[in-house]
Amino acid sequence: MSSSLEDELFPSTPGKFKIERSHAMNRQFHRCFASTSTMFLWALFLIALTASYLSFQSFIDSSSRYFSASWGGIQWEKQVRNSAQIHRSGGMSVLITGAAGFVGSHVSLALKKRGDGVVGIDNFNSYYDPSLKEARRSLLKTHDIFIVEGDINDNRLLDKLFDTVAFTHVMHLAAQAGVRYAMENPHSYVHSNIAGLVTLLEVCKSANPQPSIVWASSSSVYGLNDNVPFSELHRTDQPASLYAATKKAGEEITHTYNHIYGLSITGLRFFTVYGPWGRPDMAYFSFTRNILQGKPITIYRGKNGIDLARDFTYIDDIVKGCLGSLDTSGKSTGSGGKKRGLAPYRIFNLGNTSPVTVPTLVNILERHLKTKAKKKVVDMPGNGDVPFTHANISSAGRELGYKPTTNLQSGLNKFVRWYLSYYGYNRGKPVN
Ligand SMILES: O=C(O)[C@H]1O[C@H](OP(=O)(O)OP(=O)(O)OC[C@H]2O[C@@H](n3ccc(=O)[nH]c3=O)[C@H](O)[C@@H]2O)[C@H](O)[C@@H](O)[C@H]1O
Repeated sequence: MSSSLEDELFPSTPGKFKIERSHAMNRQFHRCFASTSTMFLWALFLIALTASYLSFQSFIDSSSRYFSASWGGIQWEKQVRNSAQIHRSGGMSVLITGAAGFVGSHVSLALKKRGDGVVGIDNFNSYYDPSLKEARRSLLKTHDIFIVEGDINDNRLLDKLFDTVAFTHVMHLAAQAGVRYAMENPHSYVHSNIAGLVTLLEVCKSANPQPSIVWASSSSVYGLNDNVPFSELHRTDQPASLYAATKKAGEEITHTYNHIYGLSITGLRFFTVYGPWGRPDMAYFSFTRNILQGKPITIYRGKNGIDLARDFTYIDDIVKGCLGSLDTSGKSTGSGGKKRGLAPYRIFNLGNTSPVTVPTLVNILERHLKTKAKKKVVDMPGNGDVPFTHANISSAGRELGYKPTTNLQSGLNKFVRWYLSYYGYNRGKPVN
């Protein structure tokens, strides 16, 4: 032991130093030995404690990762299979993208009610109030429809869904909607309407068996076409908005998958769909909200003071067109990514065939709401809008048995009744 260490361990005690020092050394030695072994045991104990804490922590982490993942696992697969179960002879199992959306939730319910199997997928994005999407999800849940939370750009999720269920059909309604929002967030249109579509088609073409695909195009593809009513044979190469351009691109993209891989494709050009559980970003919905709240509404007016007009189409009519399309879609011919023969490629207008001007839409709302709107009329900004839409639906009538039956007056009446009950209005005043 060096003196300095000795001095540290045995501080000098004047007068008794020598005798006491050897006793003291013995005692200290034992004490030191005892405390070293105790320390060693403590160290061992602490190491063991730390190791078990760390392994417990990693168990918690991995389990919470497992449990917080929005898809996957035995329970999840069971929910998917149950939801996809067919309850009628000759029924179909349909994967519905955008199932928590306006059209998606209505089509899901209609298919389920007639005994088809339905599995939804939706990314629940916040383009508009996600609580409305959640409410639609709850409604579908009461009818045993399961919506998988995920994005159509996630090919692993899509593969997993097709591994779990041999879907006979895909109803592809997930999209970035809205004509004017494309100027604010152009990339979201490319992400959902182009990249997402291609991801979905890639998975469908490789599936065995391949599903038949029905998907939502848009009346906006007619763009600057002024040949009325709009027929599927008219030109669609002059889109007025990026939204329209991505929907038109979708029509071309689906054509290539039909041509190369034998996927059965039906594209539906929806004309300004409205109704209960609708989209809050659309004019009829936001006008209703503002009128009830006493806020002004902005009415766009076309060139030379001409009123804008839309071929507003009620949701129940659109749902019938969607089901008619699924029922008549014909089979995809390919398997495992190889085409085995020609498959149907179809495009239909789904409109109402009776355009109504925006000021007339506002008048109808005022009557149903028993409240006058504070109107601000402005010239239509150059934001992608087209002056009017008007569908020729003879092709859908012939091939799908499509025959719209709801005019704007009665359709808006149903919408307003839903709106007042959903948002808890009592004589024009919100009750919650
Ligand atoms: O058929 C479609 O494929 C598209 O239909 C729908 O687009 P649009 O026909 O533009 O519907 P919507 O926004 O309700 O505007 C209606 C009218 O109100 C006018 N409008 C609008 C807002 C406003 O503040 N003021 C106004 O005058 C406006 O100028 C227009 O004249 C879907 O949103 C779209 O996703 C797509 O599906």
